[in-house]
Amino acid sequence: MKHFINLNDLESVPELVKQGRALKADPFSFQHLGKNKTIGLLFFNSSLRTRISTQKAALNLGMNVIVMNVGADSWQLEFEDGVIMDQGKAEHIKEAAAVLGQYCDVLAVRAFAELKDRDADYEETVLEKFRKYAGVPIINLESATRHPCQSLADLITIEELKVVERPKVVLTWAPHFKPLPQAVANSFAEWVLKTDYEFVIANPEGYDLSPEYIKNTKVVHNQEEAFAGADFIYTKNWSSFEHYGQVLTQDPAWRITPEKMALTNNGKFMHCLPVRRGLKVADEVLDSPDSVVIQQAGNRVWSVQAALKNILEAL
Ligand SMILES: CCC[C@H](NC(C)=O)C(=O)O
Ligand SMILES: NC(=O)OP(=O)(O)O
Repeated sequence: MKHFINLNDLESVPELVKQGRALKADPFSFQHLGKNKTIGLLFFNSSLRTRISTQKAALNLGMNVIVMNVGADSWQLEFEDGVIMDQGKAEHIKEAAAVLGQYCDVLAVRAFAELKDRDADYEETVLEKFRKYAGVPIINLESATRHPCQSLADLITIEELKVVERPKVVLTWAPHFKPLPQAVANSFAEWVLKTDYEFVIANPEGYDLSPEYIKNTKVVHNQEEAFAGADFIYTKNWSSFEHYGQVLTQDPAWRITPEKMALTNNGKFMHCLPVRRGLKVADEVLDSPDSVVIQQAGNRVWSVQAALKNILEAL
């Protein structure tokens, strides 16, 4: 595997899930692979889980790790070509990516959607320019439209916990007061579609995700209908794709409550975190034995470690 940016970069989702679980069972089994190799972690946005789990995974593989907050620690970067750089951005991505590729054997990049221009976000300008100009493998730590390290961890968690061969998995929207990216939801949907799970998406009118990611997945605008008999409830807020970047509703009726979880088949509550308690989900749900969000977050190490192992093997 050369890069881990999107699903086109890998051959088999089930194989990567299997490798992630094997690394969880034997974390230092490939410690030789990363010896004298350096990974550079570049954050254009905040992070807790991704920042720490990626460092831990790289250390488990014997790598050296460098972390930089782009813009705060470095120069503001210009991504447009052919412009006269006479404003605030002092460095072009062409030079910045190529120079970082001189220092690091692998680069891992977080750059959220700006939620202003749908075409620009969905062209994945930032990650694709790093892929083009860095000259080294790139790992996606959440880009404008995807979060593959999260999605692989999500599938590892479902495989660990499922009690039936083909669980019913629900991706449900929950309210938030500011616009959030579609990336986590897009990514979860496209990874689940690589499994044989029963999959349903529940969101209010106007919040349907891009067909490019959800294909012909059943979308319902009634949360209770979706929850009936579900084995896993994956909760996430996202802003409207159709009315790009807009918050069309903050309806608290979409909050996850014990009464809704009671509609499920002893369903497990999942969320990528961070989650705003009380706003998106009741404390009783998050604090219940059916919440698996901590195990899910723990699996982020094994997720990115599996991706990084495959990248190191291909160097
Ligand atoms: C892992 C989630 C990152 C980000 N969350 C926030 C709060 O910006 C999002 O919604 O994409
Ligand atoms: N789930 C996730 O990616 O968390 P962070 O934004 O804290 O890295």
